[in-house]
Amino acid sequence: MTTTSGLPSLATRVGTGFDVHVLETGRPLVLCGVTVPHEQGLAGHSDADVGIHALCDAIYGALAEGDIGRHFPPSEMKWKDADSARFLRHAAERIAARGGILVNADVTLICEQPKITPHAPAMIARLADLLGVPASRMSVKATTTEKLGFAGRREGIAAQAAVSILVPLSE
Ligand SMILES: Nc1ccn([C@@H]2O[C@H](COP(=O)(O)O)[C@@H](O)[C@H]2O)c(=O)n1
Ligand SMILES: C[C@@]1(CO)OP(=O)(O)OP(=O)(O)OC[C@H]1O
Repeated sequence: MTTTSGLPSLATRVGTGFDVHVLETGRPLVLCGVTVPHEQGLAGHSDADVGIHALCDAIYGALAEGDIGRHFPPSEMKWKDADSARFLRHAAERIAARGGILVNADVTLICEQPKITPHAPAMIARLADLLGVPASRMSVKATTTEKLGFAGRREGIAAQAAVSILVPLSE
C-alpha cells in the first residue's frame, strides 16, 4: 500500500508486556541484560531476566506474534538457564522480518530493592545493543510498591514494558 506520493504507508503498532519472577538466594540477579549486585537473584527456567521477558512480550504483542513462551517453551530443556539476551535478539529479528522499525521501548522494573536508577544507563545501553537501535529509543525506569504486595515484601520482581513499532501497512 502506498500514499499518493508513492511512499509506502506506515502503521504504528504498540505492544505491552508484563512478567514476574521469584527472588531466591544462590542465583545472580540479571535485569535488562545487566548483572546487578544483590543478595538474591531471580528464579526461572531461563536466567529469569524479568525486564527482557516483559520487553520481548511487548514486541511479540505489537507484532501479534504470540508471547515468549510460544517462541521459547519452558517445557524445552534447551532454554534451561538460557541467557535472555537470546530471546530479545529473536524479538529484534521478528521486527526486521516484518520490515519494521522499533520507534521506542519503555521498561519499568517493580521492586523494593535493589535500587535500579544507578544501573539504568547500563541497562539502556545493553538493551539498545541487543535490539540494534540507538540508546535514545530506550527507557528503563523503576518504582517500588511502597512495601505493599509480593514486590514490597521482596519476594519477587515484576516488570512491565511498552513498545512502539513502525511497520509497512500491508494488511
Ligand atoms: N527499585 C527501585 C525503585 C525505585 N527507584 C527510584 O526511586 C524513585 C521513587 O520510587 P517510589 O516507588 O517511591 O515512587 C523511582 O522513581 C525511581 O527513580 C529505584 O531506583 N529503584
Ligand atoms: C523465558 C522462558 C523460557 O522457557 O522461561 P522462564 O525463564 O521461566 O520465564 P517466564 O517468563 O516465566 O516464561 C517464558 C519462557 O519462555
